[in-house]
Amino acid sequence: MSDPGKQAAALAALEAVEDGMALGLGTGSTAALFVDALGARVKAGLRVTGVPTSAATAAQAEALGIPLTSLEEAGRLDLTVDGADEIGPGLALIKGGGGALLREKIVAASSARMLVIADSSKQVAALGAFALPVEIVRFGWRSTADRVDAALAGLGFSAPSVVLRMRHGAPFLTDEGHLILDCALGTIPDPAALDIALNAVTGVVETGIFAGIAGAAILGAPDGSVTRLGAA
Ligand SMILES: O=C(CO)[C@H](O)[C@H](O)COP(=O)(O)O
Repeated sequence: MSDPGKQAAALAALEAVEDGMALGLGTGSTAALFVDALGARVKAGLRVTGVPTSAATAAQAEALGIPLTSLEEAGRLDLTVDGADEIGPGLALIKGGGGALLREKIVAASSARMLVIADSSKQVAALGAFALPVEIVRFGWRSTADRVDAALAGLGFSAPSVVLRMRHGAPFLTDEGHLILDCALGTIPDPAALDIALNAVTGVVETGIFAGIAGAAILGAPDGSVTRLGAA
């Protein structure tokens, strides 16, 4: 059975969807619950188009009959609904636990609004307990990892742990064919500054910090109640 908090948040997010909208469709277990619910609404006559943030979401949405398009075709999206690994003060996020952070950030940045859906355990007083995913190019990845490590040390993170993400005994590859470094940092005092600093490291493609992107969040509790943050 699915997590009641995730389910409640996903269902509540449907209220933000209007007929005719172009939607960014997130990735992960909570976003998948939203896509399921959206599919049922589309079956009942709702007209929307979706831009998926991963191959997995594209396959799910296609199977449900949700019309899909590209970001190029859609232009500016009305709303993106996506999950998060952590939700901190000011709706700063860590994303990328599922490895889709690059497409997720591009889609969210192309949307008039990003609505985050999550179970209430994802809300934190400060980001950083979840290891920060950083997407890097494959070429020379070890040297990039060393530069990321040095940049983190230079920013005052004591003994950061920078680990190449693996899956089934091989490096995890994103939908864009990149690698991911999971950076265990403890606490991130200034997420926006860290995002800028890491994006300046040669070989880094994008970080999982979403600062100033999400406009609202819906958090679902285990009892099925929801709390709204921001302009939800
Ligand atoms: O960023 C993500 C994928 O890249 C997901 O939104 C994040 O990992 C949360 O996933 P879940 O809803 O399964 O907890």
